[in-house]
Amino acid sequence: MRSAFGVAEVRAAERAAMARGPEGALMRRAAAALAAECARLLGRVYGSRVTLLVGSGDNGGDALYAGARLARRGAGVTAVLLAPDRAHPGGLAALRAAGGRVVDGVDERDGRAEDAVAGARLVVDGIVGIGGRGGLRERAAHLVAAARTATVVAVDLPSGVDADTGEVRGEAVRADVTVTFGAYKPGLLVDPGRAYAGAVRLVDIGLDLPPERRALEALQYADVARLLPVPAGESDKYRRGVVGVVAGSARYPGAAVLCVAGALHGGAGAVRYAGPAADAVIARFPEALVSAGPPSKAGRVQAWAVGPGLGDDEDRLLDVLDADVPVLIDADGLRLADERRVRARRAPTLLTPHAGEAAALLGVDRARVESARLAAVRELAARYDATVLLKGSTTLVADAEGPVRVNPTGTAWLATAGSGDVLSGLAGSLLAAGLAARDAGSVAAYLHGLAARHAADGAPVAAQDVAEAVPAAWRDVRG
Ligand SMILES: NC(=O)C1=CN([C@@H]2O[C@H](COP(=O)(O)OP(=O)(O)OC[C@H]3O[C@@H](n4cnc5c(N)ncnc54)[C@H](O)[C@@H]3O)[C@@H](O)[C@H]2O)[C@@H](O)CC1
Ligand SMILES: [K+]
Repeated sequence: MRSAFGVAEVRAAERAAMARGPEGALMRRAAAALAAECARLLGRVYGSRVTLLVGSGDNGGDALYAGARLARRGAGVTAVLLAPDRAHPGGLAALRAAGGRVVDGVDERDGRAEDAVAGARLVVDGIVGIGGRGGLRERAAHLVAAARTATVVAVDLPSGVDADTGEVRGEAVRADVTVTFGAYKPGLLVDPGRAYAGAVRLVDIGLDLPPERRALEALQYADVARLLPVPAGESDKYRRGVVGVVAGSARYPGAAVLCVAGALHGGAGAVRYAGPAADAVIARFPEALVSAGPPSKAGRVQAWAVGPGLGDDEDRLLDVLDADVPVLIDADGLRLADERRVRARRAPTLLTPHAGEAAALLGVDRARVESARLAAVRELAARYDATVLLKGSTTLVADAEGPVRVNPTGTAWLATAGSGDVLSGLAGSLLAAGLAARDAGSVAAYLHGLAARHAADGAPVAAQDVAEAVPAAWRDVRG
């Protein structure tokens, strides 16, 4: 499991570490690792032009000390000070002693700051770190834009990205690599921030962060392998779990077919379909058990997936919500599901909105959800007292309490019609196989992302291709 910690936790761990160790030890470790990463990116340090963008805090201090190390190895290092009176004094002295140059970044008259950025092979963003508030200020944004061809390395996190949420208010640095200290910060793993961070390198600087204080977590291969339902020797199809699918309508029979396609690959022993697209489903999947009547009369299931292409069929939805088994609600089902009704359920509920659906449920516009995904998923989970999977780039899964999960396998290829229907079937199947809602949602998202990569392999994919590639994703994970 990869964990990310909020700023308050990092600061507390920093205080504890500082009380233990000699003064300046943390910054020395941070700067050494930062300089090593810069050297790796440069290949040949001697004679390379490196420009540091330095703000008023310790983030700038890290950049200055790292710059001093590079200067000692023969790099031509220039520090551009964005707050000339408040730059880290120790860092400045170290850079000067190593032969580095310092220019005033606020003074716009002679263009020296612009030249230093434009002529650099490597630009180090030490403008702000976890102490940053809001987006880049105008002068900083202007200088960052001058770095057209340089490799950009962000110190701790790209300046302008909110460390706790990944929100970007205004401009932010677009880094090729982010060297982050002590712990991943949520903003490095959740979009839009994640997209600004480039490749993230975590450096251990000796902070002690208790795992139970994590704000965010991302499943890794080994976690998914552990969670995948594997049939025991004595299992039969009923013990493996039966997933019920309530999806599709006369107008949208395809949603039923795609949802069943996903469900067939999630590990449940059987898929039961109940709805008006029964003929279309059985024609495509003879292994599905189909009926056209109400879900409650369809036979026993261990979990339901309801909603894709459902249209306005509220009766079927209510019938499913009454069941005392886990229920996944997606698409039209989300529009029809009453908040109180969902809260009153005793068995687990998993809601799987995309940003547009989440926005409609929250009564805000879509852009608001896209820009503040963590806040949106947490709020929905609290309102519905349910597990919520917010689809999109960096899919999130939240319970009403506890750390949020972020999916690391997403790919833009998944932005294709019907791919959400496949995800619903897949997650419903994992629920039926006995996974908790949070695990079912996050394992489904993980497999779905891997499947899309398999299916796409550099070319556009259709939702059906994604469903068919799910077994390959299982094999990847199980090694
Ligand atoms: N927390 C830790 O354990 C460690 C932190 N270190 C570094 O220290 C950083 C945190 O240092 P600080 O607390 O000094 O904070 P920062 O250096 O992140 O920035 C705070 C300063 O920036 C100004 N500021 C805030 N928002 C701004 C904006 N949008 N534009 C321009 N200026 C803005 C503030 O007025 C304040 O002076 C970390 O990100 C990391 O780089 C490392 O040295 C090693 C250890
Ligand atoms: K930074």
